[in-house]
Amino acid sequence: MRRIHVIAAVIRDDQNRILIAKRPDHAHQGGLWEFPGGKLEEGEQRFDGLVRELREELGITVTQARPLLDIRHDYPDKSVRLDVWLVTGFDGEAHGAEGQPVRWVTAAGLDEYEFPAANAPVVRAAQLPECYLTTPDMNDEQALFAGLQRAKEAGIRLVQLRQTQLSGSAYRGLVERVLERFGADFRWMLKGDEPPEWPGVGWHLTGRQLRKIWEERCAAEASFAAGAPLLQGSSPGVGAVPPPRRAASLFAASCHDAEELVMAAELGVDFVTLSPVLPTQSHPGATHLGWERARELIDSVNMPVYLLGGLGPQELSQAFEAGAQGVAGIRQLWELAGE
Ligand SMILES: Nc1nc2c([nH]c(=O)n2[C@H]2C[C@H](O)[C@@H](COP(=O)(O)OP(=O)(O)OP(=O)(O)O)O2)c(=O)[nH]1
Ligand SMILES: [Mg+2]
Repeated sequence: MRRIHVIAAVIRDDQNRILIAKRPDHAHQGGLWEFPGGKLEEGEQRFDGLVRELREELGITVTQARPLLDIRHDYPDKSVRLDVWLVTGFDGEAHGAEGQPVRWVTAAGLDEYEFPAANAPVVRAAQLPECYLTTPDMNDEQALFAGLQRAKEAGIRLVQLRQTQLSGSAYRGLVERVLERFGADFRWMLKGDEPPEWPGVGWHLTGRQLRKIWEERCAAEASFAAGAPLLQGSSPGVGAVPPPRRAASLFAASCHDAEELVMAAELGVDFVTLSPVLPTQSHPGATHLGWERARELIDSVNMPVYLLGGLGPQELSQAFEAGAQGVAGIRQLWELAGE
């Protein structure tokens, strides 16, 4: 089946609301909500297609946009490439120029609407920020709190609480105190062998955990196929994957190669980090992916990818060009918040 190249737009206004439109009942995936856009024409440049579609469908003129997510999806009757752009500047008043209902909704509000199946990662990408901070190990809790306060003021919105020097119970105690103070300021991602029990708090797997859970799941499926009774929760592997999904809690994994990206995608993560893109201070001699390989790997998956390893906010536009959601980091993002 020939793949249809579709340009779609996550359009954000100055109140951070996102525009969605309802597809006509008779259309492919009709009656569902969508991000406005349509088919790229023969020989047309991607940006030109974006401008044309939004003029036709919404009566607006795009003035500022960048690629957000590029994915491939096969419906039973149609294969599409959804080439999604983030539009942050436009002239005119957006309206349903083809008679379609349109609505401005908050990023979290997108969860309340029904989209075509291909859109799940697009909704995630629309909800996730450009930068993903991982906390550096810090023995001084007051300094950690002061750093988080600065990160908040610097506009960081997604944070992984990582403190490798702490034991399980000390880490849990810290989580309680951090959530009490900063629970509403960031979307939190936690480490651990189990999904976090705090509502709305996400789970970030290490590459090693990802492989282990993956292997357990394959083993469980193999014994199921061989006719072994599979009671729910009877296998630790099955019990651990996937985590009970609350609408607001994210599931993510650290990936380092094509194999781990496939595992993460199959386990249904919301996003991944991919590393190391560049040599890092902590592992200066280690092999790194480089920009070209990072771009190839991002292109091979249908989910938001944060690039990690020697990167900071100054590499954001390069990361977007490579197709990434943005950059993840410890040092560069923590230092962005100032010491
Ligand atoms: N615009 C858009 N299309 C989507 C989304 N999700 C998704 O699966 N699609 C699919 C549905 C369609 O098969 C295809 C988009 O085609 P379209 O019907 O919008 O194309 P178009 O605007 O050029 O319309 P037309 O001239 O063919 O009527 O992509 C989405 O969020 N936005
Ligand atoms: Mg359309």
